[in-house]
Amino acid sequence: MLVLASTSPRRAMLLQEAGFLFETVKSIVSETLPVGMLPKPGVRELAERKARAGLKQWLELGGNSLDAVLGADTMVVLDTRILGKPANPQEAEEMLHDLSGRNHAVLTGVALLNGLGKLKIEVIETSVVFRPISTEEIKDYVSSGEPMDKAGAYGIQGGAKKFVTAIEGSLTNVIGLPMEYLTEQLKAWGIEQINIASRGVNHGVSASERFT
Ligand SMILES: Cc1cn([C@H]2C[C@H](O)[C@@H](COP(=O)(O)OP(=O)(O)OP(=O)(O)O)O2)c(=O)[nH]c1=O
Repeated sequence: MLVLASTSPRRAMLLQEAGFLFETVKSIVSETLPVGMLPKPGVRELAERKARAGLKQWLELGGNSLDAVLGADTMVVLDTRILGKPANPQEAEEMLHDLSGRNHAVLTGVALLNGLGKLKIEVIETSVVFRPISTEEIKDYVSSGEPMDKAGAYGIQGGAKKFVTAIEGSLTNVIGLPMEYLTEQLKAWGIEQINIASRGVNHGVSASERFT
C-alpha cells in the first residue's frame, strides 16, 4: 500500500488522477527550519519530517502491507527568500506584489520511506514567470481566499493562471507533486498505476484544477 502523508487535497487529487491507489494519513509536523537553512535542504528536511510522521501515524493506526509513505513540501523561492503559506491576507498581498513581473522558483521536496528504513528524497524545481500584476488585481485575487493555503500565495491551477507568462519544468510540481518524477520513482518501488482508465472523465477540467 502507498500511504500519502498529507492534508493537501491537491496532492491526493494528483495521485488519484495518475491512477495510484493509496491511503491518506495526516502528518502534522513543525515547519520551522533552522535559521539560515537554504531552500533546497529546507524542502528536503520538511518532506522527510512529513514522511516520518506519516509512517508513525500509519503504524499507530495498525496499518500493514506498507510499500511506501510519501511526504512532500512545496516552497516558492524569490531570489533567496522562501515564501511559504501567507499568515494573513495582508501577507498574501505583499507576496504577490513581490512576485509581480518577476521570475521565481517553485521547489517541491518528495520523500519516500518504507517500514524497513529505506528512504529516498529528491527536490524538483520548476521555474515560473509572472507578468506585472496591478494592485487591484492582487486585492481581487486575495479576496477570493484562494491564496491562503498555498505557498507563495497563489494557485497556478486556479485564478493565478492568468498571471503566468512562462513555466519551465513540471506543472504538477507547482501544485504540490512532480508527477513525472514520482511516477517513475513509485514504479521503482514496485508501486504501479492501476486505474489509468479513470483519467480524462472530467471533460477537459482536471480534478486538480477543480481542487484549487
Ligand atoms: C505555488 C502553489 C502552491 N500550491 C500548494 C501546494 C501545497 O499544498 C501548498 C504548499 O504547502 P505545503 O506545506 O507544501 O503542503 P500543505 O500544508 O498544503 O499539505 P501537507 O503538508 O499536509 O502535505 O501550496 C498550489 O496548490 N498551487 C500553486 O500554484
